[in-house]
Parts: sequence; C-alpha cells; structure tokens
Amino acid sequence: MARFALLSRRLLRCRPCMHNARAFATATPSFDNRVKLVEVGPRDGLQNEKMAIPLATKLELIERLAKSGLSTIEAGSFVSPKWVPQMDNSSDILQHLLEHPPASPNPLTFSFLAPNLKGLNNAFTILAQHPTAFATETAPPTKEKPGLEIAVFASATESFSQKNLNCDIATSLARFKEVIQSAKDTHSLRVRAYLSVVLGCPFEGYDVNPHRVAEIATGLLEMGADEIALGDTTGMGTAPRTKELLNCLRAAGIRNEDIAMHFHDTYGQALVNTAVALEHGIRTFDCSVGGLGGCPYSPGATGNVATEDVVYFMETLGMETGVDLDAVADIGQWITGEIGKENASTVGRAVLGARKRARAEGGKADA
Ligand SMILES: CC(C)(COP(=O)([O-])OP(=O)([O-])OC[C@H]1O[C@@H](n2cnc3c(N)ncnc32)[C@H](O)[C@@H]1OP(=O)([O-])[O-])[C@@H](O)C(=O)NCCC(=O)NCCSC(=O)C[C@@](C)(O)CC(=O)[O-]
Repeated sequence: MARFALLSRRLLRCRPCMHNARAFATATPSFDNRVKLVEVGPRDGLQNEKMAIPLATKLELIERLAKSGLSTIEAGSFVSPKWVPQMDNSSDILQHLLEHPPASPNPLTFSFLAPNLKGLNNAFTILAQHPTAFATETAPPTKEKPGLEIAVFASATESFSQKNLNCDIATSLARFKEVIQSAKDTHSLRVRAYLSVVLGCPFEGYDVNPHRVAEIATGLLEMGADEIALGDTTGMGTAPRTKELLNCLRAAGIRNEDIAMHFHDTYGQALVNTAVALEHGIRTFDCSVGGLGGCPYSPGATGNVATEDVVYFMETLGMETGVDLDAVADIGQWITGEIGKENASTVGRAVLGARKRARAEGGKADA
C-alpha cells in the first residue's frame, strides 16, 4: 500500500488539483495508469428491479453510457425469464445494438450473460440474422462493428450455486465448458467468467475458501475463459480479505490481466477494496451507474459500486478511465429517476450539487 499511502498524502496537500498524483503515476515507468471500467448497469443494475422497465429506456441507457466513454457495457442476460423476468427482452437489446451500433468515442464491446447452451443459442439466433455486424476475437471491434462477449457465472459456494443456478458447482462448470467452447467455436466470441460470492456468501457467511476460488477460477481459465470477474456479490469483502484472496490467486498462477474485480457496495467497502486490488496490479473493474443493482439471489446485497464513484476515485489517483465524469453523473441521476430509485452515487450527487451551486453563483454574478 506504500504507493497509495504516498498518493493519499500528496492528494491531501493538493486537492482538488490532481497534478501531483498524475505526475507520480506518469513518473513511475512500470506503473500502468490505464484502467478498464466495465459498466454493468444495464444488466446487473436493472435485473433485480420489479417494475417492467421499457425497452426504450434500457436502450437509451446503453446509448448514453456508450457516449460517456465507457467502452465495455454489459447489456443483457440470456437467462430463464421465469428466474429473472427483467432480462426477458435481451434478444431485442442485442438485435438493436447490432442493427444500430450506438455512437461512441471508442469501439464498443457488449457483454451478455448465458448460463447454458439454451441461453447461448437464443443469442446465436440473433447473431445468425446479423452475421457480419459484430467483431470477433480475430477482428477487433471498431466504431461500426461492436465486439461481443458472453459471460458465464459460477459460484464459489455450493449454496449460492443452488440458489442462483439450480445446480451444484460441478454441474454448472460442465455447462459452462459447453458454453465457452460453443461461443468460441461458432462465433469466436470473447468469454468472461464470473465467480460469485468470493468474499462472502449470503448463505454460508464469510468463510469462503480462497483456495477453492483459485481452483474454480483456474478451471474456468483452462476451459478457455478470457477473464475471471471476481464477484463480491454481497459486499461483505474487506481490505485484508481482498488482499488475501488476490495473493492466493497469484500463488495459484493466475495472472492479474486475467482478473476483473466486481464489487458491490453494501457495507461501503467497495472503493477501499478497489484500492487494494489496484495496488495488487488489477486494472479491470466493474461498476454500475448510479450504484444500481443487486443480485436476485443475494438477499440484502445492494448495488454495484457506482461508476461515478470509481471514475472520480481513479482520477484522484492519476489513473485514466477515458470516462466523462459529468456525463455519467447525469446518466446516474436520470436512470435512477426513471426507475424510481435514489441515486446511490455519492460522487454523482456531489458533482450535480456543485454544478447547481456554480450555476446559481453564475446567475447571481450576471444579475
Ligand atoms: C440456469 C437456469 C436456467 C436453470 O434453471 P432450471 O429451472 O434448472 O432450468 P431447466 O434446464 O430445468 O429449464 C427449465 C425451463 O427454463 C428454460 N430455460 C432454461 N435455460 C434457459 C435460458 N438460458 N433462457 C431461457 N429459458 C431457459 C427451459 O427451456 C425450461 O423451460 P420450460 O420447458 O419449463 O418452458 C436458471 O437457474 C437461471 O436462469 N438462472 C439465472 C439466475 C440469474 O440470472 N442470476 C443473476 C445473474 S448472476 C449475478 O447477478 C451475479 C453476478 C454475475 O452479477 C456477479 C456477482 O455479483 O457475484
């Protein structure tokens, strides 16, 4: 943590100007200061909402996020509509994104969950209608042709696997092997593999074995997954346990570049844990605009760490996200209003408040 302790001291001396932090980051040659943010709001953020969210609202959300500089967006989920009704229009979303790729400053990649071949084949039905509209692993995404990623989702505990997938871990892994192989063989798609409840389980508590996490993650990578997204589904993770987990994965031979962190903020520890992971060398982080989210099978868990909070936090450390903070603050306020929720992003609210005050002061000065 020495580097972050130093950064914090420098930032305290020089807020809100971030020159010192940037100078530090750029003056350290081995320090990669670019981070990839994966926006999960349209899927993880909305999947638990009980009200039917119109397709047009979901599409507008994705389009606005794309414009803000976020280049990887989790857009839907090919799961059973009996289990997660909110994701029932994921085929329509995929179809729309292929027919009308959103405008964006960057090439985009859209991610969709698929727990089994049934879900994957539902996605393939749409892809078959647009065989040249998406990029594959061999031809990277462009602004005209978005990339696509399939995400499978395993669990680190048997209880959560049963609740979330209605099967034990071994059965789920056998299904994911088929999904990964088919996604790669049929359409050369990138595959992300989530591993949920890695830092605490709603049914088994804090005692999730990090060696078991490493074992399952290794198995998923061996099946061909391109990335393991470590899910602190319950938000029970703490700084020491995040560090212990990442050290355990390192000892098992899993590379930092194969890991993404997916923190929920139930106990307000998500940014602390993010700092630990950043210091460990992880450079991919999931987040959800407005702090939307929650897993239907993780009672009590609140949303993902807010995109606005992560962008601001990263910027204070001199890290580059490529994301426009003002734009995501606006999107967070808009989407939480649309679905009747409070905006859970502290930073988003602060940015909007500061803007309002500046406008009021500007108005007074003009008068
Ligand atoms: C996996 C299943 C389907 C097993 O559910 P099951 O009931 O055991 O499935 P089944 O194979 O017995 O099939 C039952 C019915 O579902 C249909 N079916 C079967 N599969 C599909 C499919 N893919 N799409 C559409 N329909 C499907 C199937 O055709 C059949 O239809 P019926 O004959 O009764 O009409 C179910 O448990 C399920 O959909 N689970 C998903 C739960 C979920 O989406 N959870 C949230 C995502 S994970 C998460 O949020 C955590 C994460 C990723 O964010 C990271 C973190 O924070 O940790």
